[in-house]
Amino acid sequence: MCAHYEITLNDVSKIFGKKLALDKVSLKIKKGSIFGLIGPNGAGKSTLTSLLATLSLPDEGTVTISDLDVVSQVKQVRKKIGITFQEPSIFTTGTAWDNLFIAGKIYDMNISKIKEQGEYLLKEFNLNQVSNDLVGTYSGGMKRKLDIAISLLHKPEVLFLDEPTTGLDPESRNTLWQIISNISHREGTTIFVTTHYLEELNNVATDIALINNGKVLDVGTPKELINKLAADHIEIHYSRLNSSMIQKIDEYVSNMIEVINHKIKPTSLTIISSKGQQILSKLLKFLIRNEVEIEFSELKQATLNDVYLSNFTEKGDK
Ligand SMILES: Nc1ncnc2c1ncn2[C@@H]1O[C@H](COP(=O)(O)OP(=O)(O)OP(=O)(O)O)[C@@H](O)[C@H]1O
Repeated sequence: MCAHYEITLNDVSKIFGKKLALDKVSLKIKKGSIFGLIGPNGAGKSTLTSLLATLSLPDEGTVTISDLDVVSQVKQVRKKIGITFQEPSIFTTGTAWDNLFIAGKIYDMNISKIKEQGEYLLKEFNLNQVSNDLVGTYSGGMKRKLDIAISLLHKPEVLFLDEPTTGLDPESRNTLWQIISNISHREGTTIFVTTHYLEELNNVATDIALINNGKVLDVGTPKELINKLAADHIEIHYSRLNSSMIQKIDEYVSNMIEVINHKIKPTSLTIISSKGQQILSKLLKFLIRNEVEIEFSELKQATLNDVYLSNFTEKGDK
């Protein structure tokens, strides 16, 4: 138990018939963090999310949220969490306020608390101007915002978001993430999110876990995972070299410990390295010293997409 962590999982397993959907998963999720879970279809994301959200039980291991056991203290845990599923769970024949009042009653909140928190959230999610319009007239983005606002009505300590931006245009996705991270920072809400839009996580996530076949493969900040699990690509083109210069460059590059792989041709050099920027500047200096006429150089820095591709595609080279 530690005040620093909002969610802890110790050796958690979940079995469906013969399928081991979660295999001894251990994780610690910091209070106030935005924690992303990524992995391919069937990896175990929904299974893990539903255990945390108290919608199913672990077969082995323990899970705590805010130091409460999700199995033996389920009622207390439910007061501390909010959930937004991929499909909006709002009713469209009422207004935003109708939806908020119904949710408030379910959360056992009194009218003044519903009004106070409802006004705050409608403003945060830019829905205050349309709060008395029928939700059926809202765009997909507005419905999603309302759905998330409702999940935050009872001020949960943890918000679970399952693919929150699916089907939204890039601008709506950005706006939504901005609002969610503002609320998380201001209120200290821990956000647990699954998404297939990895670049969004790059901008907002504090930590990310990679999951596949029910096992957590790695956990770290987006930057840590990129540095550890993906590589930068460097491409340099120059005027045609003679064979002795090719050999000289080849030897120099072979001795650079940060280089994972390289390919040299008479007019170009490609390098794969975890430290692209560093390698590129060293190399350019070396080439200039050796009077190589450089035509152009390009550095493609690794992203979370590369982390995904190198860990979850068959050959890692797609
Ligand atoms: N109720 C169930 N009964 C049997 N098998 C299940 C059940 N729920 C999940 N599984 C299996 O457990 C594994 C993990 O499924 P899960 O839905 O957690 O994956 P996921 O990462 O959420 O996938 P997706 O990205 O497609 O939603 C899969 O092999 C799935 O077929």
